[in-house]
Amino acid sequence: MEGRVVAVYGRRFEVECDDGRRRQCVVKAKRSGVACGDRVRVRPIGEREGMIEEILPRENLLYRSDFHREKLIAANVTRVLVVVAPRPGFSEELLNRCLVAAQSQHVTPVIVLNKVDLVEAAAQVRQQLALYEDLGYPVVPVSAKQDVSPLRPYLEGHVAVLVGPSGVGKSTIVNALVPDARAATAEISEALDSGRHTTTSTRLYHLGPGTDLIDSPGMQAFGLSHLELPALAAAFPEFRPLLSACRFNDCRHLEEPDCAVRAAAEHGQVSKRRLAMYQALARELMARKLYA
Ligand SMILES: Nc1nc2c(ncn2[C@@H]2O[C@H](COP(=O)(O)OP(=O)(O)OP(=O)(O)O)[C@@H](O)[C@H]2O)c(=O)[nH]1
Ligand SMILES: [Zn+2]
Repeated sequence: MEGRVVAVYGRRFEVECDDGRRRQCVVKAKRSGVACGDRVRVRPIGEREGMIEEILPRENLLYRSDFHREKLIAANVTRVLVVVAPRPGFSEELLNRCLVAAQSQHVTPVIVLNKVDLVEAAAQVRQQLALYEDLGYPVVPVSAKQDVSPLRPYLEGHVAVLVGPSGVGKSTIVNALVPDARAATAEISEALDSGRHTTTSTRLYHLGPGTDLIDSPGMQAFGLSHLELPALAAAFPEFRPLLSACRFNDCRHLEEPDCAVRAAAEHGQVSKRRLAMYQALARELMARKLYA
């Protein structure tokens, strides 16, 4: 029997089977590699349980790699909602890492600016996001506490996954969109400006026919060491038309002479901030490969 993984908690999986039943499943292998959103083949054990025997081919797999461990976020998604907020503090670096992860899996990212009810702080973040709007990333301002309806057009017909640091309001967004989700929303101390890890499982919710939303645990880091340098550069869409113009076709866009990407940054066609983000990530990947 086949089915779709709709929840992952630790080493247990909830599978929505094609016979209409939800079964609690396990996988034999310790490192199973099963992600929320995966299509799987299941051997049913009665009506409520089962054993996952095989992961069916994926459209994509969103994951991060921290400290040499891969953390699967979700599979077979068509949209990544990168949630940012003025509290806990906005991290442009984490935003870029999320955008790169989505682009490297060929999924369109949308930036959700939550907590716009914190008017002044949100306006400051909005200014920092102008660069990303210019690059073509939609920026959707919402207040999950007041009204999430601006998000709906971006969800319709998609399998979307919410990613972002702890405390930006992912669970609150889910609760507003899915009346019976009861996802745990933690009252973090916003004054402390630090998110607390509250969501420990990944879960897929049906919002309507062909429209699903996946909530993933918040992250403090977003390791990308699984990427190769060319894939990293290609995940910066504004670099793409320039990549064939560098003198060396294996240019890393670091110190190489006649680098078209660096030249474009000098002339203001590419943002110096984005080039710096790319170069920091590139150096990190190179260092990891050296010590791996
Ligand atoms: N002011 C304001 N606070 C919000 C808004 N949305 C969420 N919060 C608050 O932000 C805190 C964190 O919200 P969560 O929904 O738990 O955040 P999360 O991103 O799911 O966090 P993790 O589960 O740790 O990943 C809670 O105290 C929420 O009440 C909003 O629109 N405005
Ligand atoms: Zn170059």
